[in-house]
Amino acid sequence: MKALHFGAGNIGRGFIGLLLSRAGYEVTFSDVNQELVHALQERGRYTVELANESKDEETVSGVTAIDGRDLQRVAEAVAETDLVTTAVGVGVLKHIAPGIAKGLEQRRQAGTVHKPLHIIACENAIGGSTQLKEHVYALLDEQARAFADEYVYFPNSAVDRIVPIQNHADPLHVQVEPFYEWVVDRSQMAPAFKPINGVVYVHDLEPYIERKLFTVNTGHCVAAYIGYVHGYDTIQQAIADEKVKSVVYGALQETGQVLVQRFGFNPEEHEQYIVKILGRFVNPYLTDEVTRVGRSPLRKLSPNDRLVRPALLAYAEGIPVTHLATGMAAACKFDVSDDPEAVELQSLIRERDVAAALSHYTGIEEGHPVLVEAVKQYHQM
Ligand SMILES: NC(=O)C1=CN([C@@H]2O[C@H](COP(=O)(O)OP(=O)(O)OC[C@H]3O[C@@H](n4cnc5c(N)ncnc54)[C@H](O)[C@@H]3O)[C@@H](O)[C@H]2O)C=CC1
Ligand SMILES: O=P(O)(O)OC[C@H]1O[C@](O)(CO)[C@@H](O)[C@@H]1O
Repeated sequence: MKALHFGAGNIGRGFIGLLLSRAGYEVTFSDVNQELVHALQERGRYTVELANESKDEETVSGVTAIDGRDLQRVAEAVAETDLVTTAVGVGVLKHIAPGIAKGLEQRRQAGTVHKPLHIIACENAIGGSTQLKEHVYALLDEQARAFADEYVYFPNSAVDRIVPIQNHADPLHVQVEPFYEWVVDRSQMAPAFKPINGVVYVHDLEPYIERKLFTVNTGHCVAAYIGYVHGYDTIQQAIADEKVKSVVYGALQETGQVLVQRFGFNPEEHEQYIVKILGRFVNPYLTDEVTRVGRSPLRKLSPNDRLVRPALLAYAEGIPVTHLATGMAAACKFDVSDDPEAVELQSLIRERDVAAALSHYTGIEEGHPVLVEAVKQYHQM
């Protein structure tokens, strides 16, 4: 069985590639980073280290890579593979769509390879695979769409593993937290699909993706933004400060009430889930920079993402949103010059003002109480 994975970065090597290889797939990575591509081609293997006391290490072998800029080569790989996965960033999905679309057309023309193909986006987003499907379908003609409707599946998934920026002499070596969770929507897959070991299959992904995104990712980004405001470099340092921790915990109480109401989770079990997540954030064997965890603030402030969606859901239910609003306010203080989204945000705040900028990116009207609270918090920071 062959798997083509887009994105040989931290999650690609440290999580998805590792699990697919363990499950017996021959993994080919597609990436635009030539250093990674050449190293994978030359060595065909890399090491994954767990962030625990014994630094357990596992070698992933039998892997290779292709140049993601080479459209023809990418299309051939799509035509030949049994499974496609991605971990490139949700904003990059549109850039990998042309190679996938061309590969699907080759599969159609080959006529014989009418076996189902699953394409799973492993990104931090609601409906990541559906978003990729839309980008791909926009490039297909009617015949190719009919073919894809019959033979190609885009199940959505939720992925959870903290993999920080890597600083090793070996560009392929990757250090990861021990915990991982990969949940895939079984109802969007071919009935005959052979399960991948280590993947959890569910028939309704919504509670899983929302619980993950609105707990792990909400908590993490609030820690990053508040930590940044307080001048901390890492998440570990930030959460050691009770002032930061209490905002993070408060935000997770707000999202927790939403999640318990929406999905009927047991409140005590959800509280345990929150405590477990907070424990993962402060793993002493990891160094996770606030600039990584807060990266791409415009994506994180977008209407369907980890701050705005739970805040609006909470507000609609009469649940207080002070801490989530504080997180949004702190996101507006995230002034990181090598993060293009932070640069854009700061420039709009300067050009107009924080209320106008927040309203623009969150989609919340300026007079809305959630936005008013966020602006108030911003001015108090
Ligand atoms: N790092 C983490 O802890 C987690 C990340 N995620 C999600 O996983 C995704 C990837 O994140 P990371 O691995 O941290 O980022 P990363 O930056 O380490 O990896 C992304 C890789 O995609 C490659 N790439 C960019 N454009 C490409 C293209 N057109 N074709 C092929 N490859 C391309 C980059 O060169 C890079 O190697 C994101 O959606 C992120 O939200 C999800 C859970 C945890
Ligand atoms: O910031 P992004 O790209 O959404 O992804 C990183 C996030 O995902 C996580 O790995 C959680 O699974 C956190 O480390 C971090 O908050």
